Amino acid sequence: MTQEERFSERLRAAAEPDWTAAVTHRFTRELMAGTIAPDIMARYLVQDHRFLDPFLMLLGAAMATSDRFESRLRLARFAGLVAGEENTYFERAFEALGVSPAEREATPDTAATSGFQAIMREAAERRSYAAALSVLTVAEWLYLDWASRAPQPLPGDFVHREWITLHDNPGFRDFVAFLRSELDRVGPEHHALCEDLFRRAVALERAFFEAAYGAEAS
Ligand SMILES: Cc1ncc(C[n+]2csc(CCO)c2C)c(N)n1
Repeated sequence: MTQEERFSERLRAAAEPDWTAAVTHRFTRELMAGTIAPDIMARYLVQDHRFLDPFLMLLGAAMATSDRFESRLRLARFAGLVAGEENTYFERAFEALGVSPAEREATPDTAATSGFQAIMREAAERRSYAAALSVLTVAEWLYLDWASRAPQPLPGDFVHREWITLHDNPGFRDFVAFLRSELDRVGPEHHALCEDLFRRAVALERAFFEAAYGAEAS
């Protein structure tokens, strides 16, 4: 099978033009250049922190519905990583950006955040490994795609640099390769379901970046 024939790649291609618009979005370009305005970065991270709880729910659903013990172990190890390392990044970044807990609480969800939470819940509630994988793969692979485009040297500010290296490191790369190979393996039998979830998740990723700049994409 060529790269182009892979099920995951066919889903990615079907999600254009949103995929390319997301991975080349102004947010990712300014982040990688280290020029992003602090209030934009803060707005993005306040919303993104709300991603974590439903994301763990979705990871748990994938763990529960996987047909293989080896896959379950791999998903479980990743869940441990997410619950640890990334959480301290958010705490340190909020502190550095001067975002108080009160300010975070007073900020409502954007439409993109609510949409993302809803699709993660939807995919989790289907009790289908293929469904859970479709949304998980978008959330991880799309982030690896933009982060792996970062030119060297990376920005000096840890708020920017660590948000890039969290999404482009050997462990994360391996995990994305694993998710894609799982989706290639179990997805084709549920093609329509996977394509629907995958495309909607990519559109939401694009809207999520837009929302950081105040434009609420529908
Ligand atoms: C809107 C949005 N989409 C995807 C990610 C990427 N992501 C979400 S949870 C997780 C696991 C640990 O990093 C990763 C990579 C994000 N942060 N925000």
